[in-house]
Amino acid sequence: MEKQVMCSLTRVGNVLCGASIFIRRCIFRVLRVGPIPNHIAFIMDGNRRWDKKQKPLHAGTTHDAGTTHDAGFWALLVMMLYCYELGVKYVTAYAFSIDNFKRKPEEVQALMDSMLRNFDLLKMVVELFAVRVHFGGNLGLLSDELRVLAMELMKVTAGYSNLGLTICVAYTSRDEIVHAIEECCEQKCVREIDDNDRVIKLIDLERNMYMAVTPDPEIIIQTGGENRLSNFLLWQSGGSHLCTVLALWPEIGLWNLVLAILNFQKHKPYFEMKKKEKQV
Ligand SMILES: CC(C)=CCC/C(C)=C/CC/C(C)=C/COP(=O)(O)OP(=O)(O)O
Repeated sequence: MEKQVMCSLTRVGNVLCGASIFIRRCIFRVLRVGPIPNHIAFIMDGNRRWDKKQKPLHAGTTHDAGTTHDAGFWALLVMMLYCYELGVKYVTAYAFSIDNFKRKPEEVQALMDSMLRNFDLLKMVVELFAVRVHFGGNLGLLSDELRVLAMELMKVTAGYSNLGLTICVAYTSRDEIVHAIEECCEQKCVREIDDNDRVIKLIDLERNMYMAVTPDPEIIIQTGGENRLSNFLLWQSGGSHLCTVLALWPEIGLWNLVLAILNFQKHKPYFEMKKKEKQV
């Protein structure tokens, strides 16, 4: 009897799962009638608030505070796969700001541990979907272990072209700009070039940004109800559509993405006009 109930439940589960995939594909097909953004960036705010919200649910159990960011990591994988399915070519996620190093040491450690713990899963998923991974930021600030893993993953996935995933770690925009200027100065001064070439041009700076591997994002989605760029992609976001989502990052779902894209599609003609004005 128990076996029969289990079998029926599994069948119902499979049907529901199949139905949700079908519905998602239909929604994406409708969305594709309009322009699909080439690059979506996420500011993943609200992980700690989400964890606090879970605490009463876990009262009396052995809920591990070190796992705060695991749910956030899984939400990132789900968003990346939705974007992949939709045909978005680049996804960027703000995983760790240089300012976050000022948090309590145990908090910083918990976040780093979460990244290390989830690295194998990340590697498996990006290899399965042929996703090229780039870590953008001052990687010298990371632990040796995390830096080596990050470099290896970039090397292993360098040839993939289905989607470009940039994970910003030890990143702030100001640091990125300073880094680009320093690199330009070094390249211009060290090399023996004639005086005309010594001038730093826009293209030189952009070539030396951590984000040089991606085009500028068309949409920046920030969760947790925040309305600030948090020192993220300040150079690249001049023409981006900003979208604030009330959901905390681990709660972000399909509808948040769909609404952000619909909003982008509604405003796209205005952005296009502004872009053309700049080019003239
Ligand atoms: C392997 C890999 C790429 C993992 C990524 C893990 C992940 C989701 C990192 C986000 C970290 C972070 C500082 C989020 C901001 O929320 P917050 O902590 O500031 O929370 P709050 O807004 O509630 O204060």
